Amino acid sequence: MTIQPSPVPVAGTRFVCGLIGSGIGESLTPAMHEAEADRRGMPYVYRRTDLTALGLSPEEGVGLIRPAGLLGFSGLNITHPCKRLAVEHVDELSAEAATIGAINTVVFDGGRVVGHNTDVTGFAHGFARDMPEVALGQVVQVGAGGAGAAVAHALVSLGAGRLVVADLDPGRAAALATSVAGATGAEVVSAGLGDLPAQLSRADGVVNCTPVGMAQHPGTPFDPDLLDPRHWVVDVVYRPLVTELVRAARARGCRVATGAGMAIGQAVDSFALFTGVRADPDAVAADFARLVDTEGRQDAHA
Ligand SMILES: NC(=O)C1=CN([C@@H]2O[C@H](COP(=O)(O)OP(=O)(O)OC[C@H]3O[C@@H](n4cnc5c(N)ncnc54)[C@H](O)[C@@H]3O)[C@@H](O)[C@H]2O)C=CC1
Ligand SMILES: O=C1C[C@@](O)(C(=O)O)C[C@@H](O)[C@@H]1O
Repeated sequence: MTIQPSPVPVAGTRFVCGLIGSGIGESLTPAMHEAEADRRGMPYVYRRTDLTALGLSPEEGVGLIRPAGLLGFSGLNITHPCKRLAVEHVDELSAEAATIGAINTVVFDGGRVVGHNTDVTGFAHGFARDMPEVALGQVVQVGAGGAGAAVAHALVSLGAGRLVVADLDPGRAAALATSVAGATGAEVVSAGLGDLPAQLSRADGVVNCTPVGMAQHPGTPFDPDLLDPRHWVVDVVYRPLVTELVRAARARGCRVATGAGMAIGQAVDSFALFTGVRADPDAVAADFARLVDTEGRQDAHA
């Protein structure tokens, strides 16, 4: 699961990139890309196309992908609710994107439109940085939506021995478990939310891939009293960075990582695909922390 950057850009190349999705007004991804480019003296603009603000449907959003290539864009990020629909608007898919059936990154490579999924690689890189050498015998993942699909593939690629997926919607959890197991040969099973106490008692770690913990979805996705200090906990929610689950897991002595790892990882990997230049993840992480601080929207003490 290594991102293969496109060729190193010709000196003087100017990059025009963007993000298409709904409700992306507060996204930190544009600022992360532009800060990395500024550090390297690369002329780079990264624009948001917020479908909600423009009154456009998801279908109209993905309809902008090919025209963006014709208009000279270097690449695009694609987000909720367009990641699956966008697959129909590219000529070619990377291996991860083909397996998962969703893309968050498009590169215009000559005349070809190529789709990638840096949520998968970004989560994997973030996890490797934030949780080195943790046990992966059994991992529980709560949430089987867009982020959950990427995280499940990433956890398998990281070596999860047995992955248990649970969701409010049992059909969604079962479909994701079947599709990841089928694509990878790994042991991936679904469980009901009522089985979480038993599954967590046998687990090394747990990942929250539900929106629970965001301001609009307060609370925790499961009872934090199910956590022991031996569990590691990752929350992919990053608005706010310090969710109720993160706080509760820390209070119980668990090793904890926030959604920053995935947010930084996907930006680093997409930047490499757009430009051929590998960003320094530590520098991007510092930018992310500064942006969170500066914009005062989130708890920066992650
Ligand atoms: N850190 C990062 O880079 C990224 C973070 N995210 C975050 O991940 C979260 C999830 O996003 P998506 O997967 O796109 O949403 P989604 O709506 O596609 O999926 C959410 C899933 O969680 C399930 N769910 C909701 N409440 C639940 C509960 N109490 N217990 C069990 N399952 C529950 C839903 O049934 C649904 O299947 C959001 O907060 C989003 O901001 C998403 C992408 C990247
Ligand atoms: O889903 C996400 C989050 C994101 O949309 C953001 O706003 O940071 C950027 C996307 O590349 C990523 O896939």
